[in-house]
Amino acid sequence: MPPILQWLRYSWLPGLLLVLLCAHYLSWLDLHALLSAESSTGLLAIALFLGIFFKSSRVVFAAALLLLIYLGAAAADWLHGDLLSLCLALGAVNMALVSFSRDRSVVSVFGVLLLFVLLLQGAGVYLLQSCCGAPVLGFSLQIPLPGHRAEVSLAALMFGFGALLATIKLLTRPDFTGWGLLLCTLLLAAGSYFGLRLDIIAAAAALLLVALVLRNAYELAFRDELTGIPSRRAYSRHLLTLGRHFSIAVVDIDHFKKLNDRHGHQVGDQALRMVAGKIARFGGGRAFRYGGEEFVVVIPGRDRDSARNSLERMREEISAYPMRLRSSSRVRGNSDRARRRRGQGGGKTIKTTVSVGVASSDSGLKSPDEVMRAADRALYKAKRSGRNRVCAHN
Ligand SMILES: Nc1nc2c(ncn2[C@@H]2O[C@H](COP(=O)(O)OP(=O)(O)OP(=O)(O)O)[C@@H](O)[C@H]2O)c(=O)[nH]1
Repeated sequence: MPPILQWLRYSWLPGLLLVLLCAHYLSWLDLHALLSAESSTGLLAIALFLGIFFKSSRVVFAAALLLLIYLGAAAADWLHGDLLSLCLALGAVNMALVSFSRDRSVVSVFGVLLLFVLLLQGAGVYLLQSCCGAPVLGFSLQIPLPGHRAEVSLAALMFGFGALLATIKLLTRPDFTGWGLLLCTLLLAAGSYFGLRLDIIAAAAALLLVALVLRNAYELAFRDELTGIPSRRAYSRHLLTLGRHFSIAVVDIDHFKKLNDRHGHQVGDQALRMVAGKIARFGGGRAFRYGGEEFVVVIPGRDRDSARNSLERMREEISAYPMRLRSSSRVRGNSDRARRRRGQGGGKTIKTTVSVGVASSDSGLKSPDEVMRAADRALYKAKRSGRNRVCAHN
């Protein structure tokens, strides 16, 4: 997928929220009228529940953090002014820090630890407010700049730190939840500096968190974990969207069992990822992992011969690609089995080939199932005739 589309895939939801907030700021839309305190709390509670249900410790942490700030401000009315700014800034730093962690169940030592750290900070802020009050909250640094000295408050410093952390996270290991947490960080900053009402920040962040969980659940259901391309379930769904003219190709790695036996399962997995990557980049078609070492490509609106020519180029590209073996140090031991599992690595390269069977709806076949069965028969023809070739159903 081209980088710009990849970027859009990750950023449409944060973008939509940003547009809503801008529309509110320019008075084209009144978010205050749409939201009540109950709806913000309810949305945060839903995000929290979904996070627990789908085992996303990051979402649970973010929702619990916002609930703590929001309930603190709404119920007791003790969070306001400098203290509210500080809490929002602390929230932004926490949000950015937690985006570095992996998603785990909250019903685990890690999850309990996260929630404990959160409560500890809540208690810390409460104690700070009770015993030190304004001097600490109003703390600011004088930063010498050319020609003048700038005064930077504690909250601004923390926001800067949070934004820096979140940016590092996105540049080094970008992921969808990371994007969401970065936007939550920005929301907290916008809330603090532009004086947005807390229920708007809370509702927008909660909607974002709910969308993150649903999006992750969608990925779990429809994306193959090993190769990262859509799974067989996504293929069944995709068939429902097909028009009258389409081709289906079945792609199978040759002698995959031998490759596994000779180089180990990790190298087998590496080959699966390489082939999936090449097939996914195949122009004009959509690739799915059908199961094991078998992939399906659905090519809409193309006749059999044109599909076959493109598949031929894809097959050539795969067979010419030198795959560099990676050795894994995770599997220890010197037994034959350990060596096989570890893979032989060490900079060695191997090549692998695929056989392809393709059939098209033009050749009197109507349903996708019929076309798929014909493509499967063509694949067996390709295997019987010596592999590393594309055969079409007549
Ligand atoms: N590494 C790895 N191996 C897998 C995976 N899924 C299936 N396999 C292996 O794929 C192999 C498929 O072997 P076969 O169906 O005999 O096919 P083949 O060896 O490719 O032979 P031909 O298709 O006739 O060329 C089996 O050994 C499975 O264990 C996977 O996710 N990772």
